[in-house]
Amino acid sequence: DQGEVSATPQLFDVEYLAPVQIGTPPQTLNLNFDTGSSDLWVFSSETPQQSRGGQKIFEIEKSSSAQRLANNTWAISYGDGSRSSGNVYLDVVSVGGVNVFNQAVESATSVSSSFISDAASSGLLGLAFDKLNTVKPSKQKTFITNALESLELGVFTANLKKSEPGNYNFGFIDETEFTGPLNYVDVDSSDGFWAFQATGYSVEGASGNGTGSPVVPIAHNAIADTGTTLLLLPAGINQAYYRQVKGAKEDPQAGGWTVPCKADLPDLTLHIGSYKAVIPGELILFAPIDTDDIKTAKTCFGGMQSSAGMPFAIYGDVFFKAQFTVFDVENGKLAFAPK
Ligand SMILES: O=C([C@@H]1CCCNC1)N1CCCCC1
Repeated sequence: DQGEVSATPQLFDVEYLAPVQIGTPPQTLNLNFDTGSSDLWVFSSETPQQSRGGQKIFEIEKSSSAQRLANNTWAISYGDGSRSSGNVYLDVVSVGGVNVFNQAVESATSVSSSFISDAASSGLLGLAFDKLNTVKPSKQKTFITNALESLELGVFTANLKKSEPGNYNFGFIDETEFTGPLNYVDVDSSDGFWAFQATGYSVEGASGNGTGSPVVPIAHNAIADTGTTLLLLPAGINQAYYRQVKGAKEDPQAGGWTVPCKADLPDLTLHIGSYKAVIPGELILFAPIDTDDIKTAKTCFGGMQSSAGMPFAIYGDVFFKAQFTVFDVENGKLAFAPK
């Protein structure tokens, strides 16, 4: 079995939503596929009206195959301070034609404000490791764990794009979505994340010789997290990069590094083992912060920010827009390639 779904960016690529079919007859909800968490939760008929902001909901009573997982609840809180919680059902879930029967579908009876105000997202589909699932007393498995035995290849891939739909594939690797060989790296899933070791970075043009700065070995632990918008890296990498950009500044008022929207940003190369992951400078230009119009805006928020205070760096959507990524569940590996 194998499947492909579109990954559609919301305004300023702040998140990517993919269609998921839940229940009988199928109800299609657009969910945020999150390799940084392991709960599949949805706005539902159990979500109080006051906590809905226009999202499409999963109407539990209209699914003939929904079964309450009695005496089980869930509650999750994300690193950005958002949180949700509720009851648990088992139902059929399909992604791009890949079907899982008896998938835990976590129904929200409470959601925090940032979820309420995000009208486009009906919830999250977690793709990290099962140990992070929050259902109690019986921890539940993710969609990918449940789908694994039916997949041709035990993998899923992320191919996100700047300001246009990309895709997630399940069960196969589409060689037309990347160039060159795949570069495999070891994963440490002991904390439940797609964690790996990055060995350093270099900034194009940093030393003015055009061939890019020497590799600066700021080795760091990192996780691959499609549910995080930006690229969160050690403070030293941020300083070395943004010091090359005229007008860049770390502005606590703005919440981090800002750059002039017209800046010509250098490429950032992240060294992962022997692999050089190039992040084109234009991806490090993120949303305007002084107006909603990137054409007239003067100041833009940087697409790379500091991971200071976090247990690891977070390779979020800015990274996945530059690098085709294989999440090899079968072998517990990640693989990257340019595209
Ligand atoms: O909650 C999160 C992210 C938030 C955005 C969506 N992905 C999960 N964390 C990042 C990974 C370490 C734990 C905190």
